[in-house]
Amino acid sequence: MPGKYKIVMIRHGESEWNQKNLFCGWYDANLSEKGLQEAEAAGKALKAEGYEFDVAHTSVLKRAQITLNTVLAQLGKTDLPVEKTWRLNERHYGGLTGLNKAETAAKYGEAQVQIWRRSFDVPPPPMEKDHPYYDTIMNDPRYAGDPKPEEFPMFESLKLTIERTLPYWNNVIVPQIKAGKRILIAAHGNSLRGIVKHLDGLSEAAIMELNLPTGIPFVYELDEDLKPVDSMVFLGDEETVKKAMEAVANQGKAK
Ligand SMILES: O=C(O)[C@@H](COP(=O)(O)O)OP(=O)(O)O
Repeated sequence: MPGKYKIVMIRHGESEWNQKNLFCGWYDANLSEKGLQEAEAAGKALKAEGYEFDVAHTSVLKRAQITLNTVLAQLGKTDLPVEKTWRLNERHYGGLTGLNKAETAAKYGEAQVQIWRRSFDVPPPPMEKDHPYYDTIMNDPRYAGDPKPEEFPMFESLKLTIERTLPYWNNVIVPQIKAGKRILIAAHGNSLRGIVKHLDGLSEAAIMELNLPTGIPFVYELDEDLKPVDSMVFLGDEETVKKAMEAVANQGKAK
């Protein structure tokens, strides 16, 4: 039975830091050439399936915004209202920001990196004041006043990420869904994993297994109580999606 509402989400296309296999978090990495192509392909796939949107939501990071703009260009909808919020940002990877994932696995063990990347509530180590990206992130004018100083993270587990993403989902996105708006969200691996966990009611163990691929849109159909009648239907062939998910999972393996 088709749901009453449909919502489309997409993790940004591959970033330059995904390509180099670096923990990125709140660092504002660019899309790679491949990431741009993924975003274009995503826009074409949405267009081919006849998707139309009334409003889009994205983070304040350019890898998500450029992905969104590229998708909207393919849809011929560059004038779509776009709402940007730090609450959809990637999780803050704390002291791991800028480290290579495979090298970190070689140094601390794959099991530790798996805990840092995928455990529900074990956060990465904090970003200290002498961290190479501390000033770049802390003094970025886009964060002036929002988040408030006491909300500004120095690290985030998935649990903490969900705690700042869900208020935006509940207070901004849900009322728009209920008002019949057709919504597209372009965000990040972990902010979207948080939304998926919430929508599907996944356990802490189940969400650990989910690795979202870059640049492939996925669709939820929701009933009138916003319970999924269809979950995470990717606009891409099954084998490609499976391989892309495995590739993300493998980023934490020591080489
Ligand atoms: O911050 C990062 O390194 C990645 C996710 O990393 P993992 O949790 O998959 O290691 O975020 P994104 O590319 O979606 O913005």
